[in-house]
Amino acid sequence: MPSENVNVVGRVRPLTTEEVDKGGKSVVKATGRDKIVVEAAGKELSVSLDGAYGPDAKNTQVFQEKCDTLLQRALDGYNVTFMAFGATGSGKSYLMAGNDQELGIAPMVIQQLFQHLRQRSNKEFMVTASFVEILDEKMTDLLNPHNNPMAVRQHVIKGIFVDGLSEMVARTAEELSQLYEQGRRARRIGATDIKAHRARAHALFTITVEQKERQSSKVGVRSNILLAELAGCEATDSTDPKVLAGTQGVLNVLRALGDSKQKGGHVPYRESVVTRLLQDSLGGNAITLMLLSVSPLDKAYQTSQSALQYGQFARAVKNHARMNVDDTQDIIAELRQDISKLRDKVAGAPEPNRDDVAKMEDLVSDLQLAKKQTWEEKERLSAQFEDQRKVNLANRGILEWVMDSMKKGSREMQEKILLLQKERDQLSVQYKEKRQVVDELKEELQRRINDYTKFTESGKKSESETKKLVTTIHDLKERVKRETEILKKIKETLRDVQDRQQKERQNANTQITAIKGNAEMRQKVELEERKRLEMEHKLRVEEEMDKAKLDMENELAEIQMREAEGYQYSTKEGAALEKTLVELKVDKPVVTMKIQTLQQEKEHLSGELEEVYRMHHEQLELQQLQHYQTFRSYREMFEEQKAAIDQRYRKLLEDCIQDAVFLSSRNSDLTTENQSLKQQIAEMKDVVTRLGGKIPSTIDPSA
Ligand SMILES: Nc1ncnc2c1ncn2[C@@H]1O[C@H](COP(=O)(O)OP(=O)(O)OP(=O)(O)O)[C@@H](O)[C@H]1O
Repeated sequence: MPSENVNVVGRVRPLTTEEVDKGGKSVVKATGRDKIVVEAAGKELSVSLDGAYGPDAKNTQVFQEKCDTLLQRALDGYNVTFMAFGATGSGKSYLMAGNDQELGIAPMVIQQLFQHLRQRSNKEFMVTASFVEILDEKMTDLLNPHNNPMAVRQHVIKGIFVDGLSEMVARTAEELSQLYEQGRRARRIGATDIKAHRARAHALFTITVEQKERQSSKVGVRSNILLAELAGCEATDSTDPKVLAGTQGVLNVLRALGDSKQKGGHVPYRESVVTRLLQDSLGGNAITLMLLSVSPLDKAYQTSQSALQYGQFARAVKNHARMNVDDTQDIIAELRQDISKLRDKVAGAPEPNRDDVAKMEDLVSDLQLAKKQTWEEKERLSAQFEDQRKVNLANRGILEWVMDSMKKGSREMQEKILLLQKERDQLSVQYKEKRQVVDELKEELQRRINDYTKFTESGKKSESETKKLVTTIHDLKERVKRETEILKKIKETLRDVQDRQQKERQNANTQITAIKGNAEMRQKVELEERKRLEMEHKLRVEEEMDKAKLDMENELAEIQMREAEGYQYSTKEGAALEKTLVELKVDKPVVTMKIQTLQQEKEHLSGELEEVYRMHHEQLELQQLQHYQTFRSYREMFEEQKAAIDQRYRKLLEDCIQDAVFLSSRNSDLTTENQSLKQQIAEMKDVVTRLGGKIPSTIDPSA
């Protein structure tokens, strides 16, 4: 098998604004087409790679020049790895995942992959994806963050893989990029210590592409496209063996494979989870491109030099990629044969050999897994994961986002809601500011009214002073009125925005209902919606109270003013006011009662809902248990029947063999008998001939 070295492409990022602000200088540059030069501490280190890109290069250029051809090879059935490598903060995520400004290599691979597949119209294809994160030797299923055990295993068809990791089917580029984005999101949200995460976590997104020709018996091809974002390659001061294995594992493998001083020795793949999973990418069955990110910062020059050194080791690593033909059916047949041979051996032995039994168990589990490699089975499993994963992602607190991203076209709706929220926030700020202005004006008005009251009570009678005071109060009143009008308008617009937002939310909820698959999911969505509604109602009540207070304060100011101006209420007005007061006094406990009743009803309803959900949940669990038990008893029955049939078959076989043995010995007896009879007849014929053809009346038995 021809070997091919790992290709290494260097990418020097620009200094970030923060680095520039802190006085950081750039000491790394890309020169020519393939050189990276570090000039620091009075020395110059120049490293040749398979490509070099400076701060002005775009991700698209790296993709077009270095990645697209590899993608083509993946479509021919070769495993391909794109591996982002470099120190923490050197630009790995920017290059691999991209951001709002630039698409990364991974999204470009995803888009381009489907474009290439669509061009191969004579082929049928199946694309699946899995996403695993490894932090301090612990694996997390990013597409379906469950707590079930996972382990690295090797399989005849799948190669080295993670047993227990969800594999999701993606039919379009959009579906695949959604899986990638959701995984990245789960990664960020799942991180408890962001700093440790950035430095020590590896993320491996694997796209498996299987292709076969339409209506043809020709075997198909299969390839794994691995997009790996590795942990920072800088030295760690931790002494924890798990941290060390995770951060140093890849470096140790690179050194063992690429450092001329260590080459040919033991390669420590098994020392860490990530290196086991990268075994094909580094020195195995894959074509690998290392995307080496380098920070230009003067302070980081040593880390940059060290990263470049590992890049050099990587370039010396030899891989042996071969076309992966789909031989699943042959492998299944071989496995069946091996199992049957071993079964006979175990059954025939007086005492079962433990090694044989263990080997048989392994073969059986390999066979089971091999049988799961059909497209139908993959579709079935993926659909099964889909439900689990909604719940698992929801448990990670990213339900709304996942719901959003799962609904086609809902992004627009969410954007509308967000825009309305933005408008609402701005209006709230305006309202608060205006409210403050009105409050201040009112305080001022109050002060002026008090002054005026004092002035009139003092008995001084200066017309000009009175006029001045009254004019100021009048102007202030006008201003309060104007500002209050504006305040009211803002309030109305705010309410209008709230109503529009509410409508959009209801629309979005109708869509969500359509995809709320299972009971647990529905419960979660409903709980979130209930909480949101409660918050909204609370806000509305507060706003209403605020408004009532404002109106009341305005009325009070009016009354005070009239009072200061010496206004006298007529008896009729007084009586009307007293009447209103009595009515209000009666109304107040009624309203309070109503609110309390509503509150109680709400609590009751919410309790009922919880109860209904609990009951449903219990019923569901009970049903599941019953199904499980039925399934178990069927399985036991099946096993028993199978054992009985096996026994009968063996017995029959033994009987047949005994019969065969008996018949064959009987046959040889008869043959011997037959021969002796023939002999006797021949002898008798001789006697007859000797007697001249006459048969004597008696035959002497001794003749
Ligand atoms: N080519 C580029 N152009 C502009 N800014 C970049 C570029 N590459 C990286 N950056 C910026 O440099 C900073 C570090 O980049 P990034 O987060 O991608 O590094 P990283 O190696 O993935 O870091 P970590 O390991 O901490 O996740 C970010 O602010 C990023 O936006």
